[in-house]
Amino acid sequence: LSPSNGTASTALTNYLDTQYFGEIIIGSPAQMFNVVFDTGSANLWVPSQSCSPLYTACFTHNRYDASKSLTHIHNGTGFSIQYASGNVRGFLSEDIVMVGGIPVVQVFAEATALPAVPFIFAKFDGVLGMGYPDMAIDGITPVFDRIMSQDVLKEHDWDGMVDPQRIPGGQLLLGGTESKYYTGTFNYVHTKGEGKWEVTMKGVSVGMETLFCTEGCTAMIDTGSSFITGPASSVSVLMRTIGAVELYTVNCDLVMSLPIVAFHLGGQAYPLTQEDYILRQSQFGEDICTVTFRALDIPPPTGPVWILGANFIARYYTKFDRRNNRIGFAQAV
Ligand SMILES: CC(C)(C)OC(=O)N[C@@H]1CNC[C@H](C(=O)N(Cc2cccc(Cl)c2Cl)C2CC2)C1
Repeated sequence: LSPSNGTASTALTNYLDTQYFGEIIIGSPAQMFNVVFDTGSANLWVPSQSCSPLYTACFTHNRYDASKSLTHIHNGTGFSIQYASGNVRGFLSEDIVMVGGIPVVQVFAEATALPAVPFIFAKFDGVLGMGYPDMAIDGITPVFDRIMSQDVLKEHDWDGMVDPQRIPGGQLLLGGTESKYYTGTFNYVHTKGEGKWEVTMKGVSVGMETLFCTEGCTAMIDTGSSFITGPASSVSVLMRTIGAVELYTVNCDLVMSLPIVAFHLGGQAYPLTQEDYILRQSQFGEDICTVTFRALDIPPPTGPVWILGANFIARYYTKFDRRNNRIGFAQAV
């Protein structure tokens, strides 16, 4: 935290272009955790020392040890977060949490049951939800709300930058803007006003044609998702149009001929070129090209919804503005 200009930043590490996480500190003396700063949720949880090592995902990650923290405050209320792929269970604790050097007294969850799938694939230890308070389970005040109420930030917003080609792979900037990571001006889109980082999308075009979301639809800007997801009916047509016939892979020789896919938000088109939406990985010496769009049907009332994840934010520097309830996009450098 540099009090002079009221901003605080955390470098984000890029893991396989699918996970971007930064360090936070919990407790005194400091216990370090790598967390995903996730705009799609609003709670902080980390693995607990009291998570049985039989849970492989606990065994392989940093665990919070309340007995070793002088500033630990007992709570003990039960906690459970239902992810699509399994749920994380545990109990609440309170301690000093440092984000970008800003200390807050924070209620968070210690996970004592962590499903192997998907968390053995996680390089991060836990999740720090950057969503609105309305999304917070157990009505816990989220970290960023605690930081805003301290009045240490110049602006009540933060920027997320993701860049697979850069070291560090990204940056979370609280209360300010880092002009070296973007060019041009911000285009702003107001959130839908339901306490989520969601906006109205005007359409999804492939090449010159708007093929999906033609009547308008909802898009969630989700820093905690690796890819872009959409309703299965639309994504299956999108895959066929791109020629990703099986398992989201395309022939790497054809990548150059793939169409531009654009997302229309707030009167502005946000195109992704094939370089932006194809993940090129070499496996056993040969190139595998996977398309980073995924079909995901989220049931009402949350869905149907498109989710614009990390690979969208890699292309468009994103500002989450809590004061004005809007999201700003600028061309990433
Ligand atoms: C309804 C509610 C539970 C609040 O919804 C959410 O929390 N919704 C979250 C929205 N953002 C993405 C979150 C997610 O999918 N993961 C799992 C994940 C993502 C990328 C890579 C890996 Cl390895 C993993 Cl494990 C969390 C760790 C970020 C779910």
